[in-house]
Amino acid sequence: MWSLAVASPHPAAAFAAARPRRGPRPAAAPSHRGVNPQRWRCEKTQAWSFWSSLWASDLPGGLYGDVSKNMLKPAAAVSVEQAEASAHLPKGDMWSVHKFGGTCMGTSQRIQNVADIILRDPSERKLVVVSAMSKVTDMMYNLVNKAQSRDDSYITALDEVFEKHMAAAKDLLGGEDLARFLSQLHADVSNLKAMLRAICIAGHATESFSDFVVGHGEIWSAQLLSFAIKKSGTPCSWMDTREVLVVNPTGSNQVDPDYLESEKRLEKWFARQPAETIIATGFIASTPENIPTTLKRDGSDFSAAIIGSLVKAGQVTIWTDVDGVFSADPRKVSEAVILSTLSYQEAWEMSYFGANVLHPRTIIPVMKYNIPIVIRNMFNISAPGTMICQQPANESGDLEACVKAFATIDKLSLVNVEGTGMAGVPGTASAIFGAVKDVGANVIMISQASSEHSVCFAVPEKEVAAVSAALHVRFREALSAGRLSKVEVIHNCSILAAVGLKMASTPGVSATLFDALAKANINVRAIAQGCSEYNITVVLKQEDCVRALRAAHSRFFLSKTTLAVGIIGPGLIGRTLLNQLKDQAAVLKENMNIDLRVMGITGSRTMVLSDTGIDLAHWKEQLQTEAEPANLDKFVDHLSENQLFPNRVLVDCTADTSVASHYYDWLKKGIHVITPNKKANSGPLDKYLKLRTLQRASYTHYFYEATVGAGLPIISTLRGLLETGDKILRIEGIFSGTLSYIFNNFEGTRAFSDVVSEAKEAGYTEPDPRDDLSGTDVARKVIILARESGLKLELSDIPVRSLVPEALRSCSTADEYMQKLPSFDQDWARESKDAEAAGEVLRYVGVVDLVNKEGQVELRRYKKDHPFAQLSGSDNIIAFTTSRYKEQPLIVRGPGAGAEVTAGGVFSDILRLASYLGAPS
Ligand SMILES: NC(=O)c1ccc[n+]([C@@H]2O[C@H](COP(=O)([O-])OP(=O)(O)OC[C@H]3O[C@@H](n4cnc5c(N)ncnc54)[C@H](O)[C@@H]3O)[C@@H](O)[C@H]2O)c1
Ligand SMILES: N[C@@H](CCO)C(=O)O
Ligand code: NA
Repeated sequence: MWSLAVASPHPAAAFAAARPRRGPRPAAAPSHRGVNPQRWRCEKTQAWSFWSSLWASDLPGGLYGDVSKNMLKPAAAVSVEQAEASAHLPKGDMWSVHKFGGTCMGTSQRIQNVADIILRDPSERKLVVVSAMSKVTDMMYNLVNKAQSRDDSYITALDEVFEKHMAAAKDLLGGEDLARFLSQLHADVSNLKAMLRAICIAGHATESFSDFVVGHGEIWSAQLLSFAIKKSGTPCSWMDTREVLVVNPTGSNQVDPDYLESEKRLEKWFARQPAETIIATGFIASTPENIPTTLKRDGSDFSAAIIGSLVKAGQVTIWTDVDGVFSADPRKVSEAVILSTLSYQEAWEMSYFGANVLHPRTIIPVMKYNIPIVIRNMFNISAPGTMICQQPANESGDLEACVKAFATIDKLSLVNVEGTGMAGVPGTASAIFGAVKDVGANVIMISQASSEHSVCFAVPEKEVAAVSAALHVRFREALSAGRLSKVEVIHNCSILAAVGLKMASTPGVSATLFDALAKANINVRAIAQGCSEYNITVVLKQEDCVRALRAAHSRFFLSKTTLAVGIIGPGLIGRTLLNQLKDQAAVLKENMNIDLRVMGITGSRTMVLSDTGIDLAHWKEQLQTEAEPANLDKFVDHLSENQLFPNRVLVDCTADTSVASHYYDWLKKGIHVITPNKKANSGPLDKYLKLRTLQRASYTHYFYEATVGAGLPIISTLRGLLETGDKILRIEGIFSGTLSYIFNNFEGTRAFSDVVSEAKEAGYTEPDPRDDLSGTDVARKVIILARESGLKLELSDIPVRSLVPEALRSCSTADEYMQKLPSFDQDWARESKDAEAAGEVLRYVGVVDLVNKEGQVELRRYKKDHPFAQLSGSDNIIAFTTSRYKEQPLIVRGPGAGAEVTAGGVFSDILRLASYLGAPS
C-alpha cells in the first residue's frame, strides 16, 4: 500500500534552482559574482521554508561543530503563507518521514516545538522517528553498568530518569493523557527496576538485556510526542519499532536490515493501526527471533532511512541543530556556505572527511529509491537546509557545479617506498599493503606514478612508526640488495580533499585547484584522484593545510580574495597609502571581491601587529599606544604564520637598503613584495639578477612600478613593449620629480635653495634631498630601466653629474645640508643666467642608450621649444624610442613624485597582485 512513485519533477531540481551562484572566477560582470550570504539565504528561504513563524533559537553550530553566532545569523523571516505557497514538500499521499535527535527532544518546550513542526507539515501522511530525550540514552546505559557492577545507586539513577520524564510530561500534557502516560511510565519503571535487580544479582547483562533497558528512552519520548500532537486534535499513534524493524547483527557493531521481513511486519502493524501521523521509536529494533536489539549508537538516522525506504517516502528530513552541510569547516573558512544540495555520493565523501554529515549507511536505504534526505536546523527553521539526493541530470558540466566542498584531515604521515626493483614486479603493492595490514594501520590514500618506481601512501601519524618498522622488516633483503632504495616517512602531513560529483571528468577542476595552491605558495607532496569522480585528494604539509583550504575554497566559491598586507615604513608614502587603503577598502570588498587586511605596520622604532586586520582609522594612535619595539623578523613571521590568510604581501615604503636586502628571502617564503623603494633594483647586479630569477621561477610576485616615475606607468609600458617584441633603442627623460620641480621653478630671480626647500616641503624629494640633487636617484631609475631592458649595468657604470657642491657632500644630516645650501645660490644664479642668455633652459636628464649599452645622467641645456622645456610642477617626461616608435618616440608625461601619486602607484601594484591571485580584473 505504500509502493508509490518518487516525486516528480525531481525534488533536487527545485532545490537547485535556488543555488547560490558560485564557481571559478573571471566570468561575468562583478554584480553577478560572489556569494552574498544574505541574498543567498533569502532566496532559498522563500523557495523552501514554511516554518518561519516558529521559534528559532540562536543556537550556534554546524555539522563541523561550534560556529560563531554571527556566522549563522537567523535569516530574514518570511511569512508563513508566503513560504507555504512555495513549500517544497512531498505532496499527495506520500509519506513524509522526519527524524528528531536527542537535542531536538531535549526539553518539554523542545518536544512541543517538534510537535508544532509536525503539525505544520502539510503532507497527508507523516512518520516521525525520534531519539530519546537528550542524555537519556547515556543515563540508561549507566543504569545497566551500575547494576552489572553491583552498584546499588542504579536505583536512584533510575529515579532520576523517571523524574525527568514525569516533569516533561507534566509540562506538556494534562488530564487523561497525562494520567495514561504516567501510569505507563510507572509500570515501565517498576519493570525496569526488577530487571536491573536481576542484572545486579547476576552481575552481568546480556547485550539484548541491555538493549531492552536502554530502548525505553525512545519509547517514552515517542509516547510523549504522540500525546503532544494528539493534544491539538490530530489523531496520532506511536510505534514501537521493535515490532516492525528486523535486523541481523553482523558483528563489528553493525546490523543489516531485513527489508522483506520488516516490510511484512510494517504492513501488519498498519492493518492494526491505520494512522496518518505516527511517532516511531528510533534506534531500537528486533532480531528475526524477536530479541530486542538496537541499530547501535547514532542509529536513529538509520531508523529513519530504513523506515523511509520501507514506506517509499517522498522525503526524509533529519532535524538537527545545524543549518545544513557547509562547503568547508566554518571554523577554518569563515566564508563557508551551506550547500543547498549534495548527491548521495558526495555526502558519503563528506562524512568520510569528518564533516559529520550522515553515516554512509544512513544513505544506502533511501538511495535505492532516490528518496531525498534533507538536513535541517530545528533551531533555525528559516534555514532551508541541505538536500541530499540523486543529482538532477542537468546539474553538471561547469566548474561551479563540480566542486561542492572541501575537507581536510590532519595528523597524517606519508610513507614512500622507492626503488628500481619494483617496476614490473607483480606483488610489490600486495607485499607493502600486506605489511601495513599486519600492523593494523589504516591506509588513507595511495598514490603510485605509472613509472612504478615509488608507491606512496598516507597513514595516521600515530600508526606510522609501526608501519615503517614493518616495511623495513618485510623489505630487509630488497633494501640491502638495492632493489628498493628507501622506505621514507614524511611526518606532519595533512590531506586536503575537494569533493564533488563529475569533478574528475570536468576539464579545469584540478588545474584550478592546483593553481590556487600554487598561488598561495603551497607545495603539494602527493596527489590522488581515483576514477570515482567524487574526490581529488592532495597531501600537503600540515602547517599549510588551513591556508590551502582557504585558498582553494576562495577560488571555487568566489569568496573574497583575501590579502594580508604588512606595511614597512609608515613615512610620507606609507601613511598616504594607508589612508588610500582605508578609503577604498569597502569599495574593493563590495565591487571587486578583494579583502585587504593590514596585519602589521612597522616603522624603524615601533610596530603594531594584528591577527585580523588593523583599524586603518586609528593606526597612528595604535602605533603610539599599543606598539611594541620594531623587529622585522617578528613582523614577517607574524604575517606568514597567520593561517587564515593564504596570500601575504609586504609593502616596503622605506628607502632602506637593509629592508630591500630581505626581498629574496621573503619571496622564497611565498610572501609577495611590492615597493617604491629603488634600492633592490638598483643595488648590486648579482643580487638583482638572483631576485629576478627567483621571481620568474616562482608564483610569488614582486612589483615595483612606483620606483620610476612614481604612479606613472613607466615599468608597465616598458614591459608591454618588450613582451610584445618591440626593440628598445633609447629611453630618455626627466626622471626626477624633485629636479624637474626645481628647474621648472628656478629662474634667475629666485634663490636655488628656496626652490629646493619647496620641493622638500611638497614631498617630492627623497628622505635625504641630496639623493635627488646628487643625481643618485636619477641614476637609480636609469639603472632600473636599463636592467629591465636587459642591460647588465652597475650603478657605478653610470657617469653622473652631481648637483651637490663638493663642500656639502660630507654634511652628516639632510638638515645640515639644507642649512648650508644658500651659500651656493650665487653659483646657481650664474649658471641659470648663461642658459637664459642662449634662449635655453636647464634640465637634468637620464638616458638609457640600448644601442651603445650605456647610461648617462647629466644637466643639459634645451631650447625653449623642446618638449623637455615645456614641463611644469614635478612632471616627469620619459620618451621611449623603439623599433616601432622610431620617428616619434612614445612619451609618458605627468607628475612623477609626490605622496598621493606615489602611494597610488603602490596601491595599483597591490590590486594587480590581487588580480593575479584570482580577484576579478
Ligand atoms: N616621495 C616620493 O615622491 C616618492 C616617489 C617614488 C618613490 N618613493 C620612494 O618611496 C619610499 C618612501 O619615501 P618617503 O618619501 O615616504 O620617505 P619617508 O622618509 O617619509 O618614509 C620612510 C619611512 O620608513 C621608515 N623606515 C626607514 N627605515 C626603516 C626600517 N629599516 N624599518 C622600518 N621602517 C623604516 C622611516 O622611519 C620612515 O617613516 C622611498 O624609497 C622613496 O624613494 C618616493
Ligand atoms: N625623489 C624622487 C621621488 C620619486 O622617485 C623624485 O624626486 O623623483
Ligand atoms: Na611608475
